[in-house]
Amino acid sequence: MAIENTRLFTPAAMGAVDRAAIDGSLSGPGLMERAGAAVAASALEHWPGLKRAIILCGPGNNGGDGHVIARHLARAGVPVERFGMKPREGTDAAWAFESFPGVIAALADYRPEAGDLIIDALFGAGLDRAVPDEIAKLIERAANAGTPVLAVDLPSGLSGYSGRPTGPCFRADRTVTFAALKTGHVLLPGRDLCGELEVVDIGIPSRLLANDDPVVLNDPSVYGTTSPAIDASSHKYARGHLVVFSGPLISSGASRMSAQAGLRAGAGLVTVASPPGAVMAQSAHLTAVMQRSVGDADALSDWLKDDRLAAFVLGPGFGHNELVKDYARIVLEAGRALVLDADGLTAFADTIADLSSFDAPKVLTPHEGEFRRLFPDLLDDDALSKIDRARRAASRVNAIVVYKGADTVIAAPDGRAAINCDAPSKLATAGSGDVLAGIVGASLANGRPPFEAACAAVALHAEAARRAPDHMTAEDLIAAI
Ligand SMILES: NC(=O)C1=CN([C@@H]2O[C@H](COP(=O)(O)OP(=O)(O)OC[C@H]3O[C@@H](n4cnc5c(N)ncnc54)[C@H](OP(=O)(O)O)[C@@H]3O)[C@@H](O)[C@H]2O)[C@H](O)CC1
Ligand SMILES: [K+]
Repeated sequence: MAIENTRLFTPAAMGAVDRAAIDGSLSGPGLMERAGAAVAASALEHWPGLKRAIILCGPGNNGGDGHVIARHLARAGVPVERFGMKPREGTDAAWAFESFPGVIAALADYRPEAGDLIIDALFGAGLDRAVPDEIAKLIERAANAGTPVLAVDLPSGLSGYSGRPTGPCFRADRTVTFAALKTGHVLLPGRDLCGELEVVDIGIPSRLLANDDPVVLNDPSVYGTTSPAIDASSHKYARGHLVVFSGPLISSGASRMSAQAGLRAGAGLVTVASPPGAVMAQSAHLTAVMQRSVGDADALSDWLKDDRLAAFVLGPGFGHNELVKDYARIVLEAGRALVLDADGLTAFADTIADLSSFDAPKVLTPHEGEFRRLFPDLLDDDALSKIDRARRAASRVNAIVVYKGADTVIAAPDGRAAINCDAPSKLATAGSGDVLAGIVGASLANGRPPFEAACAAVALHAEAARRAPDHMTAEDLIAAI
């Protein structure tokens, strides 16, 4: 997916852009004409052997695009049949239909045949509920027949806002959308339901393609580079000292993975802070990573007098330990950056908002289950997208929230959000989260601002996974950083 504009729009924000373009010099039919022509060109390019174009037309402007597509394909010599409904009078879609009048058959009459391509122009940005029964049945018939689907703007049935289906939904082979990506194209399962994504320029001036909602794809325009800046004058303390808290002997491996990942990701020094009972086990494993015995809150407070300790990772393998809350508070009171992950998050299940009073940089890295434990009300609110859930969580805790998954969302309390879309599925492996926590810690130790640090870390984690072998373990992932 090669996209120049990395800004993401909700369908409502895109509608406002369309209206601004139309209030300016562009006409609605003009936009629709370019949209339809682009989809027809995509159909011809990607399905050169198509025998029949089945154009499913809805009542609104998505259907209007469908009538333009029908005209272009018919002119190119492709047999075209339209199913669906006529547009409402006096709309741009009615103009599109008038420009190529003809028969529109009932949706129930469509029977898939070999060589068909379904062009789905039923609903796009205006979808606001489950599709009616006759469309659900058609979706099922097409899926059973294996008929390929080219979706106009969005597969019908998919919310362009949340990326979640409102009910039955087309699974498209390809989706052609206009001017910019919508959030529903990149959030799961939307990203899978769209198939290949194509964003086409329909002439909306780029100065209008701005909005007040700072949601973007996670790419270098957000974080610069994924590697720390190392020049001839940089020494290890300049790149920051990262500390990873170890749990008890039995679960000490997780902290080692965070620590080794942090060292590889560019922290100048990394120390594992171990409870006395785990020191021997850690010593047997650690080489470049250093170790210190830290058994209680007093020992930590004392160590923090060393102001070179820049960032701390608390949680991986830490266990259900009452020390979590004390350690988090002591680190934050000392003004040091803190990454809370795994058991570090679970310990705060009912009290996470208490952390909001600390100004020191904080990054929380919950996966779906941890997010549910911390923010059950946000997960239960079906009206919210994953982006808005992450943003509300970030503002509640006054922290950066890295809401993990194959569509990781990084959100800041000020409303900035980035979605990472290029993580390979092999990242779903044991220890992968510990590795990410360590990379975030390194990125903070380097002195980056916390939102940029988290975005860079998520990108580097995905980049390392792409380089790692197919059946990688977390150790392979660390080696690939
Ligand atoms: N720059 C651009 O992005 C352009 C986009 N274009 C295309 O326009 C559509 C959006 O068009 P719009 O008319 O706003 O919306 P839809 O066509 O998606 O939906 C139309 C109406 O359908 C009804 N509706 C919604 N959901 C359902 C449902 N589940 N079942 C039945 N009916 C439904 C609803 O009307 P109601 O009054 O019945 O509620 C919708 O309003 C965009 O996607 C692009 O394809 C333009 O071509 C130009 C530029
Ligand atoms: K559609």
